[in-house]
Amino acid sequence: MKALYGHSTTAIKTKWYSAFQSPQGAPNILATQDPKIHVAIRRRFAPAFKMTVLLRQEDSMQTYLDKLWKSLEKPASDGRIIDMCHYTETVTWDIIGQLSFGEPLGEIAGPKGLDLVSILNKLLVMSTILGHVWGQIAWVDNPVTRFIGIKNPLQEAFEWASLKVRQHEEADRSGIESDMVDYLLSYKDPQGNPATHLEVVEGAFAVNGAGADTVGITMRAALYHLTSHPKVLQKLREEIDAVDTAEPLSYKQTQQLPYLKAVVRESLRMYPSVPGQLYRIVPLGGLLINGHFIPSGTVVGISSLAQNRDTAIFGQDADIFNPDRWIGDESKARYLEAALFNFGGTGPRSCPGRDLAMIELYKFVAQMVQKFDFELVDQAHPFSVKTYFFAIQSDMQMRLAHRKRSVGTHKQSAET
Ligand code: HEM
Repeated sequence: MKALYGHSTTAIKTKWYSAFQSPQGAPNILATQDPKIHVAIRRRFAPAFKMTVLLRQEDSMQTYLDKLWKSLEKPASDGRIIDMCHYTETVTWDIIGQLSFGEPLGEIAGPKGLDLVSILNKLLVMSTILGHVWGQIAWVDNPVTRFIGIKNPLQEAFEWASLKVRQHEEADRSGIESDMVDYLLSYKDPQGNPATHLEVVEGAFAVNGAGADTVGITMRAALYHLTSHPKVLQKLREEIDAVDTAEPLSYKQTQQLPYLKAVVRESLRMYPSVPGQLYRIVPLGGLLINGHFIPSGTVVGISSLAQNRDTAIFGQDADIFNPDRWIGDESKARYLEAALFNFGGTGPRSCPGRDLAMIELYKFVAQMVQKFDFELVDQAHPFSVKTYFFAIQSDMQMRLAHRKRSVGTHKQSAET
């Protein structure tokens, strides 16, 4: 992991990733191979991903979580079976839309009839497959396809994103909480040059592609593991109920709850959103890994599905959901955390959205447990999964009920 995905790695991505590059755009953060171009893009992103900036957006995040809880109230009252995929998708797209473009994107039909979510899902399928094919996106987006009217599914979404950036450029945004487009627009490189329009569009767009489904997948993974481990769910409820508040738990409050943190980490470990190998090219001089020499130029990669279940790291019970492995020994927990591969390591190409994802995940799991009892309709078939870069679940049938002991009554009942 350190050699390929650590701080000082010189291993670059393979051309497979170029399939994620939109033909009409500026270099894309996920796709670009060139380390110099990539460093410049990451610098542009950095201000928007600072923890202090993300925490300023917590209220906005909470607005969409509240909207989610509200929409779950009726199904929880009448016991109707619901598809949790729909609800978790909606909230994560709302949050990322708000944080990036300043408007929620969760209402699946998307902004003004543009079905951004399904466009991005199409892109994911297309790019994952075309990544392996010579010529890649050129097969579906070239002068001939354009002449006969076949549109690259990305184009429509790209035009929408461009319009949104234009609106930001032209509007008086004083007094409005900055979103990622604002941060990207106000950035100046070390020579004092601002980003171009296309660079801002590509940046805000990439964040949407990478920052919604990945989080939703982990939310569903946590719900699945909690429903299949009633003792874990009970222990988590007790920890959460002991916080004396009627309000939805804040991020700060969740950080005082070791068992919640263990449940979220263990859910990530068991069900990585990006389970495939992250392809890299072995740099000049080759690599000596565990006594094996790998020549320069070889394409290699680690899969988080394999790494996160390595018994040499996580122990003989690595295939089992066991949050207790994270509890009691801080140095062991730190070691395990450093070995988790969900976010692509710690190096230059690791996930810049990790902190944002963790804020969303801690708040979602804590508040869901605060508010509802929940069960899967069929524990043996929790959902279907299709993996195209992301392992996206569908059809997660669940039944909810309002918690009998409502939040904040803990202290009251003790006093009475
Ligand atoms: C549980 C949630 C998430 C997981 C598991 C995850 C996972 C990953 C992984 C594995 C990579 C490396 C991909 C590769 O090397 O092929 C990555 C990169 C990236 N992620 Fe995330 N991610 C998550 C959430 C987010 C969020 C919330 C955002 C944005 C708000 C985001 C933005 C990005 C971007 C822009 C990259 C490309 C980084 C680069 O190449 O420099 N991710 N993510």
